[in-house]
Amino acid sequence: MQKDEDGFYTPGALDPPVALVAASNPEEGKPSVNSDLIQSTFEVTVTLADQQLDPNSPLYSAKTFEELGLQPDLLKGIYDMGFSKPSKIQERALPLLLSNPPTNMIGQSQSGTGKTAAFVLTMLSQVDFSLNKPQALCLAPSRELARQIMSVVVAMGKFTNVQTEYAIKDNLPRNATNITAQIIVGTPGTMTDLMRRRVIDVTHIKVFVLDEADNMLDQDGLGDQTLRVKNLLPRGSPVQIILFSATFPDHVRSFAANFAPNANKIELQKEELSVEGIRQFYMDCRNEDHKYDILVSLYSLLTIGQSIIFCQHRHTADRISQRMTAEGHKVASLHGAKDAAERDAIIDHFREGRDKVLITTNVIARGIDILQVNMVVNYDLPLMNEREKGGDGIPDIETYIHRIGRTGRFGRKGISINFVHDKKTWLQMEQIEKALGRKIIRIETNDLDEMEEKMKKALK
Ligand SMILES: Nc1ncnc2c1ncn2[C@@H]1O[C@H](COP(=O)(O)OP(=O)(O)OP(=O)(O)O)[C@@H](O)[C@H]1O
Repeated sequence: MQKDEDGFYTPGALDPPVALVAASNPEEGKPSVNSDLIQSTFEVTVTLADQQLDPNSPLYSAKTFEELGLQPDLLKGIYDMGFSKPSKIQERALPLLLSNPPTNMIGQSQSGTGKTAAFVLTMLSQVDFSLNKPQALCLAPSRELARQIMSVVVAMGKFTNVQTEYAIKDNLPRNATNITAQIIVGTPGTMTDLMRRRVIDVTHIKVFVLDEADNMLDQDGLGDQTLRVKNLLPRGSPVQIILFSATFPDHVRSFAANFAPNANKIELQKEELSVEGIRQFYMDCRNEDHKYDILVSLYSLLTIGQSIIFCQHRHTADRISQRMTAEGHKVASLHGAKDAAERDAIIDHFREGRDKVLITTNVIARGIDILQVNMVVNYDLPLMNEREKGGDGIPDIETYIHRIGRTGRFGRKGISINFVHDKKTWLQMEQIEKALGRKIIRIETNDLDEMEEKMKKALK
C-alpha cells in the first residue's frame, strides 16, 4: 500500500450534484417514479428515488434531512447540492454524531453511500463560526481525497461563514505562523508537522475525523502518523473522534476501538461489503504482454464513460500509459512519485472528463468520487505488501473492495474487470471471490463483440 502525501492545492472542478438515473434490469420491472430525471435508452429505469425508497438498499432512509437535527444553513447547503433524502448511513449516524454530549463513532457503510456528508455535516455542526481558531481536523490517506473532502466542506458550508485550510504538502508557505480556519483537512504527515510547529493551535479542537479509518490506523500503513496527530490533541477537554470506512478488517477493529473509546458503532456484515450495482468480471490473459494487448483492445469500451486502471507498481502505470500514448490513445497516469502540482492537475483533468482513462496505483483506490466512472480494471490484482500478513501473493481484499468501489457510486451501475494471467493470479482472484461471496464472471478475451454486449448489459 502506498502512502502518498505531497503537494499543494489548485482548485478543482467538482462533479455536479446527483440527479441520476441508473438503468435497471427490465425483469426487475420497477417503473420510474421521478419524471424529471434524465431518460435512459433502456426500457425501464430504476431511479435514485426508487433506491432510496427500498429498505434493502444502503441508500434507503425513512427520514428526511429535517428530522436529523441539522441547522437551517446546513440544510440549505445539502439541498443546494441536490440531495433530497439521506442515505442509510446518514440517517443512522447523524443523530448519534450530533447528540449531546458528543460521542465517538466508528461507522461503516459500503463505498459510495454518502459517508463523507455524515462526517462533514458533523464538523460543520460542531464548529463555532464566530471563533477564528481550528476546531475540527479531518485526515485522509491521500492529497486527492483531502482535496475532495474539502470541496464537500465548502459546498455543504456554503451558507455558513466557515473558514477552511489544508494540511497537505506545499499548500502553506514555510513561514506560515497561525491558522485561523475552523476546519482543517489534510494528510497525517503534514498535519503533524503543522501541529508540532504550532501553526495549528490545538486548544479548541473538538472534532477529529479519520476518513478511510482502517487504512489510517493500519500499523503497516499510516497508523503511526495518525497516532502522532491524536497524541498532539489537547488532553484536558474532550475531543469527539469519528472513524469512517467501507472496510474494517479484523486486525484493525480492536485498535480502532481503543483509538475511539466508547464509540457508537455502525457495522456491516461481511456479505454486505460490496455494492450490488458493481458487476464483477475477469479475463483470462495468456501472459503479462497479453494483458497489455487486451487493455488496448478494450479502449473503446473504457471510453464509453470513464475508467480507472489499477496497477500494483508506479512503473507499470507509467509504462502502460507511455506505450498507449505512443500508440495514439489518450490516457493519463497518476501515482505518488509525481509532484504535487502535477497530481492536482491530473486528477482535476480527469474529474472534468478531459481525460477518460486514468492509469494509476492504490494511491486513489480509496474515497475518490467521480460519478462518471463506470469501469474499473484491475490490471494487477491488489496484493498485500510483503511485510503485511506474511507475504507477497496474498490478495488484499480491502483494497479490492475500495478499488472497485470507484464505480457504482450512490446507486449507479458499474463494471469491474480483473486481469488474471496464470495459475497464481487465478487463485488470488478465487480467494477474493470467496471472501466477498459474489460471483466474478468470465469474459472471453477473443470475442470483442461478446465482451461489448456483456458489458453494456451489465451497465443496464
Ligand atoms: N443523501 C444523498 N443524496 C444524493 N446523493 C448523495 C447523498 N449523499 C451522498 N451523495 C453522493 O453520493 C456520492 C458518494 O458519496 P461519498 O463520496 O460520501 O461516499 P462514501 O460512502 O464516502 O464512499 P467511499 O467509501 O468510496 O469513500 C457523492 O457523489 C455524494 O455527493
